[in-house]
Amino acid sequence: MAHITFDSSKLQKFVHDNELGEMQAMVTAADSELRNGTGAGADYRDWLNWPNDYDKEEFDRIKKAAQKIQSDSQVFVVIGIGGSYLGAKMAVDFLNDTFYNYLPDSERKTPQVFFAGNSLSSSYVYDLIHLIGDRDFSVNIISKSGTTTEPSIAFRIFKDKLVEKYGEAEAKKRIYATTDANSGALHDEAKAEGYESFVVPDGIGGRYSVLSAVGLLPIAVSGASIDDLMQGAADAEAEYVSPDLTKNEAYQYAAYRNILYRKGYTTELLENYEPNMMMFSEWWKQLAGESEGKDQKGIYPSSANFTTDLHSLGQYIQEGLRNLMETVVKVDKPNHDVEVPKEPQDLDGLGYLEGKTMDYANTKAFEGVTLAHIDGGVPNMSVHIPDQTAYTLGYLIYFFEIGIAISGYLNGINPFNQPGVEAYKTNMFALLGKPGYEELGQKLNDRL
Ligand SMILES: O=P(O)(O)OC[C@H]1O[C@H](O)[C@H](O)[C@@H](O)[C@@H]1O
Repeated sequence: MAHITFDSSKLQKFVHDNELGEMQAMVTAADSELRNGTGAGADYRDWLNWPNDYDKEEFDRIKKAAQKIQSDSQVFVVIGIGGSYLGAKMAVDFLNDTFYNYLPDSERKTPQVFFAGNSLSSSYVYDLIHLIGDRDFSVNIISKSGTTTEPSIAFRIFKDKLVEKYGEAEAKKRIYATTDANSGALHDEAKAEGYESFVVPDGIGGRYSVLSAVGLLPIAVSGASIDDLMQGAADAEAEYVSPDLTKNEAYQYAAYRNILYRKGYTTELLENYEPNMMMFSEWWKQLAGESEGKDQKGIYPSSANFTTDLHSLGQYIQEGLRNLMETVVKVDKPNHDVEVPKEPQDLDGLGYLEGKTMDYANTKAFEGVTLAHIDGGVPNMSVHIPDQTAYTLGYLIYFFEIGIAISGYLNGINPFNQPGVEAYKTNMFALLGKPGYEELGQKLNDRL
């Protein structure tokens, strides 16, 4: 039995009983494209067997590097963007104390983990440098291409700070580079400077890379178990192996969201009821958005954080344009539960909840919201996860990775490229005056 469960039972109003079965032939074809490499983007499928086939020697090196960083750094700065940021950030948030970075060092015992290079905000970088102050820190620069502008700029700045604080030689020992095994500016620099390096595997695109060194080093530095994470993913790999829709819940998810998409439900909201899962949705948004949004089609991936957003987006979800579907990732047992205390007088009218727990209220909110949204015309699916352990996260990551890949093939696109991302980059290079872009720069400046 699967460790996590996909619940489609609330879709009856929106999907007829026959429809899932009628998707089987297409799902079987999509499964074959994915597993036999006959589909578009076949060079980027190494994540499929990665939970078993990963580089064990590198895995041990990641653990050792994490131990060194834990022993010599109070702050760990992780520099990257997109797939070189979101997976690590969502996992560090998901697996640790909600206020991990705010805990006193004596209690946390592992370095604070901050992320940079995920925007071009100068204030953000300035404030982070200010926050680090004169404390010991190390840097993990992550970039598969090794040439992405945002992390490249941030890396220069933090490298400069390391050299200023520690001198050239020691600075090099505090830089960890995660990049392509053979090429790219970062690869070349890491080799020339002797940084300890880890690999973003060739056959794994950025948004599928969280279980490689990209995610593993920051996660290990935070003290979470990367062994459990990989084990969860490996068990999910075994679980979601059948093309048979009655047996494979990740494929059911892919099929249902495509059935709904074709009925006009063109936006999917990924929802949670735990604030430390907000970044999980951001990770999923890149996974789904870059994989599926192309050729002028694709489900638009959005998200909402409940119950918080019920008090802002809730009105729209209930009664706005009816193009929304929702997938809730619900934690069945929170890390900690808290009881509603008793009061001698019931001035706030909460007496009926005395002795009940907050998670009881959270779960009733989830149930009530689900039914209200269905009544309002929003198809609702949910993925129940038993807890927020590393094992469960590994499992969940694999569920969505394979679900989205199959979903992309069902929609007739290449789920593993992202050609559209280049358009803004080209314009930005031209406007910044990067050599080779002079002519375009002139044309764009005329338009501004
Ligand atoms: O890891 P990098 O090469 O720096 O790429 C970081 C990100 O860059 C672009 O935005 C791509 O579209 C993303 O898929 C990628 O994750």
